[in-house]
Amino acid sequence: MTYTLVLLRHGESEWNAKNLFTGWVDVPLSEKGTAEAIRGGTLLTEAGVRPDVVHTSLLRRAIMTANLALDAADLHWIPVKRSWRLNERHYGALQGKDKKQVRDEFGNEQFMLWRRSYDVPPPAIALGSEFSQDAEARYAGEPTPLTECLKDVLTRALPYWESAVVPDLKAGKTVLVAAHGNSLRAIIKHLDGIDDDSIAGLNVPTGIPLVYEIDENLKPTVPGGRYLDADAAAAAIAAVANQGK
Ligand SMILES: O=C(O)[C@@H](CO)OP(=O)(O)O
Repeated sequence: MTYTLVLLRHGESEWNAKNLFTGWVDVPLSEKGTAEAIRGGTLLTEAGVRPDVVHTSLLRRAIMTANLALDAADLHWIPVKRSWRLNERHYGALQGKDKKQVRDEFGNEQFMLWRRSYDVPPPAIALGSEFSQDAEARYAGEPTPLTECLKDVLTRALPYWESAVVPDLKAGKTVLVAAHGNSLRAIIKHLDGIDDDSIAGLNVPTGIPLVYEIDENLKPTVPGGRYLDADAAAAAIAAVANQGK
């Protein structure tokens, strides 16, 4: 018995296109990102992968990607569950800043520590500042972070994984998780048992479904899963890794 899990990073956002740190800022998909999301749905259909349920973050780039992909797959009607726990990593005071400028100002080592280290968060964002989410209604009653490292993301994503995603998998459902580069990196780290140092080298491309077959012990039968368009994924992964250069 295996379970099927599909991880889908949102299509390119307007801020991805401008090379800005985004985090919890709720930016829309770019035109290219919209096309990527639709193609993601077509790839699912072509591969015969039919999600029964979708989980998304509370950010429109993931929500719209799920809607567009599922519509393209004629599965726009499946149940949806949403949680802030699937949100992108909160990028703290870097939210809204140009990646290249940050790299030039602080140097590549500090830039990469903030961007890809497991446990070094960027400086906290100021409460009430332009790109802070501390006053947003959608997070009322939740502990809104002021910055996060990947470890923090894993700590807040895991309870949702265990309480919402795993029960759907164990019920035999094909589960689609439409989320973000870093919330998906956290889930992949957990699933594939990637160590704290090696996770720095893992990047997730926009809009290309990553399919995992998972055994009863929730271990992937093929480590790393398989991208439905492996060639496009390889090129897009390199582009994400090189952002800021
Ligand atoms: O800005 C962000 O929120 C993320 C994802 O786009 O960027 P990075 O890949 O640099 O972690």
